Amino acid sequence: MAEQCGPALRWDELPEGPVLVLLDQTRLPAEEVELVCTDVPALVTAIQSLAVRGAPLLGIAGAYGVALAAARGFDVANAADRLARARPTAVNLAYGVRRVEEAYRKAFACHGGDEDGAAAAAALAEAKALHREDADASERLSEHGSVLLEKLVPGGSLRLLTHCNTGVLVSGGRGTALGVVRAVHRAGRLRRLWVDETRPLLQGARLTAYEAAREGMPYSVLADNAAGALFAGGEVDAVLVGADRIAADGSVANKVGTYPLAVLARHHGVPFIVVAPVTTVDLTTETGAGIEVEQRPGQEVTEIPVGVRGGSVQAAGGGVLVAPVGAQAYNPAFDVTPPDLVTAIVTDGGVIAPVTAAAVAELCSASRKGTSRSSHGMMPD
Ligand SMILES: CSC[C@@H](O)[C@@H](O)C(=O)COP(=O)(O)O
Repeated sequence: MAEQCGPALRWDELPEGPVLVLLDQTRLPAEEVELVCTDVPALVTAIQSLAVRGAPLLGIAGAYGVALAAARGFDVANAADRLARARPTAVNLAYGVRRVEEAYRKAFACHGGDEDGAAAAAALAEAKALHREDADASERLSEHGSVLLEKLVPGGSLRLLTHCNTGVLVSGGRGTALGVVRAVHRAGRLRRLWVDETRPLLQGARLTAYEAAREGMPYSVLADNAAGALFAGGEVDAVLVGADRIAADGSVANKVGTYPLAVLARHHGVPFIVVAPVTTVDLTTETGAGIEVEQRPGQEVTEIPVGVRGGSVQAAGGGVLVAPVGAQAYNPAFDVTPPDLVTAIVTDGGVIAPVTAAAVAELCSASRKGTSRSSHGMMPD
């Protein structure tokens, strides 16, 4: 069983009541500062400001948020609705929230209320279970992903390109795409990790580089628009990214800037691999067109988000203006990559390749029955 608590978030029982403690990701890499949430509005603000972020971690945070509301005697249904709506694209957020809300409701009905705190305890137990499951899932992602890479790019050391941040900062365990990179590195096969800076909020430059440095990986940060030159120079062996929502047809919503990488990878004949737990697959959304893409404040684009502390991110409106006053901006947080550009989707239940609606459905159904790793062309043995 993987270690339950990564550095990104923990539940704490203080004398004055339970709290959810977050590592404030807006302050990294300049400072490691903890943010203590005692109520749901504080957690919603942390989610929307990206103090806590990344699909799996949003699910865990949402789950604990419902448990926090229950433990502190707030209106659980209202808290769950506010949390589930805090960010629309990452499906894990609503998944974690609704799962714990359901556990609370069942226990509440069973005990005829929550006088004895049994429903709140059930909510917390469910949140902890989800946290553990994510850690375990991330172990399997790392295993399946590194075996797949060995098949796709056999022998020698690898130059891997990644976008956004998908490591221990977004997970109960090792993370998704960056967890695979870490496994490759620990196996002595990582020649270089190319880290897209990931404008506008610099999750790559600030967070992935922070994790890569701590792991002793050979890495270089690049401006997002330098990726084309890297591919043209033959410097990329594979692209590894995470996902915020995968539709039933295999379309992948991930941090904006992912889709252009998939196009580049296809043009240059480089594998484009998505790494995500099965919980990120949303079979109720049929195609990529049905995925709601979060639109964020324009100031995140018209301002350089590097604050006076250096390396940290200010809330929108707190950075250095780099466009004319009043400039309009286009700032989608995510884009959607169509399935035909994705070489493989690595999940904790096995690998989907080629990516088709039938293969996605088959893997999800096998995962639910606990019989995955059975049928696709590139499944690890
Ligand atoms: C395992 S993380 C996968 C995605 O959540 C990640 O790539 C991403 O897009 C995160 O976006 P963010 O806006 O920083 O929450």
